[in-house]
Amino acid sequence: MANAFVTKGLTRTYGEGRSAVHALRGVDLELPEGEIVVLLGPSGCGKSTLLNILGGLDRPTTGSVHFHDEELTSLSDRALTRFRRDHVGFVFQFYNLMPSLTARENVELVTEIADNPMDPDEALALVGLKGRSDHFPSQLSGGEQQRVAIARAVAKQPEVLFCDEPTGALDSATGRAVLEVLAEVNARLGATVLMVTHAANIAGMAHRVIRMADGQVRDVTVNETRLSPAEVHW
Ligand SMILES: Nc1ncnc2c1ncn2[C@@H]1O[C@H](COP(=O)(O)OP(=O)(O)OP(=O)(O)O)[C@@H](O)[C@H]1O
Repeated sequence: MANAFVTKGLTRTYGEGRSAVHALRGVDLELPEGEIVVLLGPSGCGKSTLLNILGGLDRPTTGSVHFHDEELTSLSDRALTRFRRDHVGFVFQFYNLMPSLTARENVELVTEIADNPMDPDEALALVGLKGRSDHFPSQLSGGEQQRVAIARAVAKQPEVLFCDEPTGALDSATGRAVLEVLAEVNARLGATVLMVTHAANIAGMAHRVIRMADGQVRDVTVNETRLSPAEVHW
């Protein structure tokens, strides 16, 4: 498999001098395309910082990131925005839906500006919300709102889906349903899924597990056999 991302010597420092925080201290990674990758590690070890840099939401202090043949770190702000718009989707812990828009309208926010979008109703059907398109976020459960957020992220058919604690606000049964949707998006659309989580058991469904500590990658393992989301407990 070709690599989706290759990073070399990534560092990210917030602030300066004695109050500087070294969030990443030299991260070298190769992430093959088409995998589910789970990123684990203690609070503050740099997981979200790494995710944000790979997704083009932030830039490293030093080091390089390649997405296929393109060096993200050398792009202008405008080109980086285009990279985000064309290639990546984001799902966060708190769904960030627009409360005044229906589920379909929330998805349309993305499909109206994407190059090769899915039909919004098809995206909502993919996450099991056919028939709920005209409902507002306040009429949906937490798990359903997260599924709308996933539909919104996948409707532009991104090559990479970044998920930061996607099940963090959900009980385990609802969280499992969300993981099933992510596994489905990976299997059916071939999207690389990169997921940050505190729930170590979720690693069982990944192709690859990255463990970070103190701003560095400590360990990368490849699962010989993977659990189905239904088998994941936390
Ligand atoms: N904007 C910022 N300004 C200053 N420090 C920051 C900023 N963002 C993150 N940090 C610091 O960088 C370090 C890494 O943060 P990051 O959010 O990447 O960790 P994390 O592993 O995702 O943590 P958590 O699991 O708690 O979300 C932490 O010490 C954090 O306080």
